[in-house]
Amino acid sequence: MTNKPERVVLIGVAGDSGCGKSTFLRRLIDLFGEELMTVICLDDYHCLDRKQRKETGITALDPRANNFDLMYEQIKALKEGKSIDKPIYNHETGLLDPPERIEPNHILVIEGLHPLYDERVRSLIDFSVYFDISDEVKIAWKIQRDMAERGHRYEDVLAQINSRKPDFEKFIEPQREFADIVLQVLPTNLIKGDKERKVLRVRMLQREDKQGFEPTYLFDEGSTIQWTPCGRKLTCSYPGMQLYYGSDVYYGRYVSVLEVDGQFDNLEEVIYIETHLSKTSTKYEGEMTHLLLQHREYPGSNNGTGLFQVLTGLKMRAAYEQLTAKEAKLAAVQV
Ligand SMILES: Nc1ncnc2c1ncn2[C@@H]1O[C@H](COP(=O)(O)OP(=O)(O)OP(=O)(O)O)[C@@H](O)[C@H]1O
Ligand SMILES: O=C(CO)[C@H](O)[C@H](O)COP(=O)(O)O
Repeated sequence: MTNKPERVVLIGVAGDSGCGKSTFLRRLIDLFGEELMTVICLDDYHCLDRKQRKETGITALDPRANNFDLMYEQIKALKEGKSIDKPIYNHETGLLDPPERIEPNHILVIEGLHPLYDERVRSLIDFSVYFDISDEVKIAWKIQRDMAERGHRYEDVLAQINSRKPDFEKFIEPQREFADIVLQVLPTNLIKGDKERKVLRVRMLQREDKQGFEPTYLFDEGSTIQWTPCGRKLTCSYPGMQLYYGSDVYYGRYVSVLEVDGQFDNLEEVIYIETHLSKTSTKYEGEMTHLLLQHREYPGSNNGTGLFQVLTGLKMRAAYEQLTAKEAKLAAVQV
């Protein structure tokens, strides 16, 4: 850590395993830099180790396998600028390792299965995102990764996803209600009966009632817009690309919805989309495109997942700058 933060800004990144959280965190590091940001994986608060979970039949998704009292106390302490001794859950052994010292930092990110589950922890969070990946896409991503990189069999990956499903629906998915941004990843509407899951329909739901948060819009704020971009300005091979912008009600609250269905052939041309978006929280025209281009190798960079991850990162940067500026103003008044 560089210097002691006046105001620790707490970011929550929620979602199931294999939903793109690590990819998003890499994008956040691009924006904030490693020095200013500390990431805590909430798996470290598992209070039942792998053997105990197996014996009791309690999954890691179940709150009973996690120590929320300790999570709250430690996150609160970090937010107050105090250091903590955080437990470590070791994914290789399935056991808890000796704790490690964590110092407060300017930006603290808590990521994992339950950042928005416990009301006390939730109340500390300044900005949050939930990764809502539809079953069809989740299966395709997990099968691709676990078969290619981890040598698992198709049937085993499927069985693992299905065995987690009841607890996922009970304990993880309901957290969507509390997120400031929800990123939904769905099968495309552009190819009938698509089973490949390469072309995706991605929706970014942005809360309209959060103080200081200005949702990004397309063309005209408050309107409902279907946009098929010009094929000469944005090269998209079959099945093309469709954008949508509109308002919706989500868990009883108004949200602004942005949607991209399809994929980009040429990332440089994303600037064409960017110039039609407003309130992106960029610092210069083209910053979104630039950020995407910087890491075109990240999964999803050529579709709405990458685009909206970048946009979510920009919204988090704006929240950080707003909150720290407010703090600095308060400190100046008190002097
Ligand atoms: N936008 C995307 N497009 C295509 N595939 C993706 C995308 N995001 C993630 N994936 C696939 O899912 C895998 C998991 O992604 P990532 O490691 O970012 O998720 P995670 O939520 O951090 O997972 P875990 O908690 O298991 O580490 C990637 O290796 C990749 O195969
Ligand atoms: O959902 C998960 C979050 O990463 C893991 O399955 C959970 O943390 C348990 O880990 P492991 O399977 O390594 O014991």
